[in-house]
Amino acid sequence: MLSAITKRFIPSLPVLSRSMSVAGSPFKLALVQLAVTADKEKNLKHARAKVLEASKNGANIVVLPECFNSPYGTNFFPDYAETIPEGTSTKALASMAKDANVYLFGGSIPEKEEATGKIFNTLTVYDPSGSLIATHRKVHLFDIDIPGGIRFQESDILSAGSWLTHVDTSYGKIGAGICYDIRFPEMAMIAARKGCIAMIYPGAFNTTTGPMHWELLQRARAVDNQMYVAACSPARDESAAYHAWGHSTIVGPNGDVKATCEESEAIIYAEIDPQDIINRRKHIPIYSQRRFDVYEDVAESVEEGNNGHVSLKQDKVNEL
Ligand SMILES: O=C(O)CCC(=O)C(=O)O
Repeated sequence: MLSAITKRFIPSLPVLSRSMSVAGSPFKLALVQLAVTADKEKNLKHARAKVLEASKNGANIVVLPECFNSPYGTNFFPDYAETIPEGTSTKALASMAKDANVYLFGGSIPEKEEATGKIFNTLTVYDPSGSLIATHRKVHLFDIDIPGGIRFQESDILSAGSWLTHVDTSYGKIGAGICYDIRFPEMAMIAARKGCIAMIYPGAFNTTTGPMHWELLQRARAVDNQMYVAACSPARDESAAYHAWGHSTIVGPNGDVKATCEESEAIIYAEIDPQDIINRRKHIPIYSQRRFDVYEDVAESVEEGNNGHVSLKQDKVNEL
């Protein structure tokens, strides 16, 4: 064992990074690329039918898209916003998970926080008994302006979340983000280094940034971290103001596309096997070749707390 001082004075010797634990068991993942309308009740009923269908086809974990209960657009969020867990969407999702006997990553909904009146873009996650086991509020708001392409300012209406989310399931730990969150590699890297086997992103890219980056970002997050990555979009509705890209996709730990689709409504499936992560990390051992004597381990700045929430350590908060 090298002492810290020895390591410091022999910089060419790599510092073996902290152990890589991958705990999990195989499962079938389903992404529901749902056709979303302006009718919330209809969306909830339709989501229920699709979640039950995925379960009938053997899925153990089912994912719904970003903003699955409302059209995507800042003008819609205040009208569709609900409190969690009292709102009708949360209740509907809990009973879907229970009746389908699956873990459900219930896409996202506009969430109204009672105490402040703030609105968030929020994912809720349920276990097969229908219990709410985690919530993730979109951390990075989608504010972009591409001349001739798309301008979108979520921050006009939404507030940003302030924690990362790692969900404990009986198949292993899974990190969660929402759409634009995928552009921030730290989230996936922290999840991988904290033992998550996959990142799941309900998302709704568009016809400008979708063809440029949707698959690329998923494959990048997967190959960087040698983990599974899945992104679940709504189906495209040409009559809506926002044209979702669709192309829900599941990527393996080698950056390989395991399942994908076009823009219409679909359910895609893939077998997730944590052993594949172990194999990739053994064959190309970047995971354990990190040089934490040259740069910092970003995962060391955060700690996992209750309800899947992951937050900056208190001493780091004090430094801000
Ligand atoms: O990052 C992008 O290009 C799209 C992001 C997005 O649509 C969203 O965050 O809802």
